[in-house]
Amino acid sequence: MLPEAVSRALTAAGVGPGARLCCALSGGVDSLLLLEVLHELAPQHGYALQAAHVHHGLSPHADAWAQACASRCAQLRVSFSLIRVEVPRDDRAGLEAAARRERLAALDAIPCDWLAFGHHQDDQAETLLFRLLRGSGVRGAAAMASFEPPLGGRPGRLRPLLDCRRAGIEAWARARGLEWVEDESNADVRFSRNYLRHRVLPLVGERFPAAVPTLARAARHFREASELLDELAALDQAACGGESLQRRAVLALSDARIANLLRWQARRHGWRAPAQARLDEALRQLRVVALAHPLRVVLGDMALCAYRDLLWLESVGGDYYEPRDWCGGATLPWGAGQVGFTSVRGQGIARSLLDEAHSLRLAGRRPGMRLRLEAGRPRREFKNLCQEAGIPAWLRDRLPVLWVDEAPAWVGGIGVAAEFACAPGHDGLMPEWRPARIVV
Ligand SMILES: Nc1ncnc2c1ncn2[C@@H]1O[C@H](COP(=O)(O)OP(=O)(O)OP(=O)(O)O)[C@@H](O)[C@H]1O
Repeated sequence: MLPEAVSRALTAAGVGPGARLCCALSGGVDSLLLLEVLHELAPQHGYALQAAHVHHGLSPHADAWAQACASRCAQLRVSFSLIRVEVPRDDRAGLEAAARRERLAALDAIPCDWLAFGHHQDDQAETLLFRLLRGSGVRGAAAMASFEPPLGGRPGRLRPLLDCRRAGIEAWARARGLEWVEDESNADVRFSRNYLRHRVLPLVGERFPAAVPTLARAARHFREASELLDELAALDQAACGGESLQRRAVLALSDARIANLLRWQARRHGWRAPAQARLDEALRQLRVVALAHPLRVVLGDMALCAYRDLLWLESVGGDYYEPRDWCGGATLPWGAGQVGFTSVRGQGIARSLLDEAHSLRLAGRRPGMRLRLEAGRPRREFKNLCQEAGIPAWLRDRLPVLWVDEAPAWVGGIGVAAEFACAPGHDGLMPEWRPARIVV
């Protein structure tokens, strides 16, 4: 029974008393029926229900859809929001994808804990088939999750009808006398999704009557496999030394595991997954160059970088290397990474000199910067020091420098200036540059 299925889905997601739940209403039968059931189940589960419709202004029927949503909410006394969005007509992603993107962004901004969508099992089967036909990997083949917990301030997503068939939803809606609006574009078989829905799946269903639930089951298997791959990536990252990876440890992994780890890291950074061919090429280069050789391979939005014993991903746009005052904290952000500061004895920068200084600032190099690494030796040009240290040109502008009263005391990847060096037995501070840091 449909309400029981929805109730089970809510319980599985952990939607409890006091939760703020917003039903994303398109005006179509799925989400209007979902609203009915959620409204019915609210006293039992104890959540506060609201609903929202996004008006894209694209269809001549857009006002009718908004009206259908508003009036049903008024009848049920469910609080309703109408959100208008501007969809750029010439978006590179295409009109449909741009509309979905704007819609989701608008819905994500609603102050609530959960957004509930009307996706059902037939949508799931179509999604899986569509993605497989586009060569998707395991992650894409996992299709839609029945719920995605709230993440980083964004509401969670619920799809309580994901185990229900479209026909069952329509029959239920008819039996209840519900009125809904048909989206005329859903019948247009020029769109691939509609082609699968109206032509392919009915044909497949003639020979395989359980095709839709079976495909949905396959999607669940893929989801499980994809979760295992994520777990493997997390384990591999930990075993390779954390977010900035130890190059030697990474190279001991198989190509498939490195690719899995890098894709997982890219996703956590919020970058698009790199194309397979580019990733293959990057891994090939990583394996052929000598272990200490610097490397930077661009992979779409990001670059795979290796320098000395570290390996990391960074955004190609270039992270913003903002100068910052150091006030004694354990870390300071630096581009996509950070600089850590550890108290030591007899090494690093002399603590007494830092305590006396008026200004301590982490910033980039300055033109004409010179550094003396050994006492009694002349100051050397930054470029020469970099060449000697094997620091490639692409990395030089990003090296963090700790400026003590306008003098360079430490340069990431190079070392501590002799005049700031800590004497044996004295308190010192050891800065450490960690090139990549993932903010989830
Ligand atoms: N204009 C809208 N305003 C609010 N919610 C919407 C709107 N359009 C769709 N939804 C929500 O999204 C669900 C899925 O609708 P639809 O399949 O049209 O969207 P989609 O995001 O294109 O889906 P898919 O990801 O399957 O392509 C609906 O049941 C509804 O909950």
